Amino acid sequence: MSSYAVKEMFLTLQGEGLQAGRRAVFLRFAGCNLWSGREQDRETAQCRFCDTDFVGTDGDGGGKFADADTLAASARGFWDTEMADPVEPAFIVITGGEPMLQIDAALVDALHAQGFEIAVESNGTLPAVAGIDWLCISPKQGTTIVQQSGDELKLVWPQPGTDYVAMESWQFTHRLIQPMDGPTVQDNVAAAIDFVMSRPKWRLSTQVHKSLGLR
Ligand SMILES: C[S@@+](CC[C@H](N)C(=O)[O-])C[C@H]1O[C@@H](n2cnc3c(N)ncnc32)[C@H](O)[C@@H]1O
Ligand SMILES: Nc1nc2[nH]cc(C(=O)O)c2c(=O)[nH]1
Ligand code: SF4
Ligand SMILES: [Mg+2]
Repeated sequence: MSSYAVKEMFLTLQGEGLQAGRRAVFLRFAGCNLWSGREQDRETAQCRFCDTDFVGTDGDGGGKFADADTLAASARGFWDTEMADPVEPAFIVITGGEPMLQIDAALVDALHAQGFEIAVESNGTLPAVAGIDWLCISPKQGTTIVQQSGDELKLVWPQPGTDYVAMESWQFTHRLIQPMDGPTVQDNVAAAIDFVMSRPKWRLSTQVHKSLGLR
């Protein structure tokens, strides 16, 4: 990787999954392999329900970073506010777009050298780089999931045709159902609750940052 294309970086609380509520630097990479990010392509994309703008490098804290050390040092700057506890490890969530298009061993090493515990949000169509401390995979119906192990499997619901029974034998410590945000979110919340009520191997993940008015 000669350089990294970052849409935005910011400090917030992790809003999703088992780590919800935790202070985190968010590093959002530009670009995805399942959608161009352009609205006119959404209905023909492999992933059609995305709630995120990941196009370009124009967001707050975004830009092109020439090397891993520069990017890791910039990320560390978002953690180090006067409110940071100097004893706790720093925590970074790397997302996108699809972060596995850009994360490499050099970046993992540089972030660890900056004292970060590294969480990644990925669609699972690309193999995860080694050394990630918390790996979240969120499968999209119709794609081939090559990364069938990790810390949490976070299935956005409903996605008709999803073989969730097969997913129960994948090698994840936690399995979560997350209601699909969008025009039918209220129906999707009800469907997600029904799902976890009938399949106790799964638990509910809500996007708490949205109801809290956080980024
Ligand atoms: C924007 S994606 C970026 C990371 C990666 N490309 C992926 O899909 O996992 C971050 C998380 O948001 C979830 N997500 C995207 N759109 C959503 C929506 N409309 N409602 C609920 N979750 C959504 C994804 O499934 C994923 O877990
Ligand atoms: N607060 C907050 N938590 C999040 N967890 C996953 C997010 C994502 O977009 O990947 C996200 C996000 O965009 N904001
Ligand atoms: S795979 Fe992730 S980033 Fe890509 S379009 Fe789907 S939800 Fe958005
Ligand atoms: Mg988001």
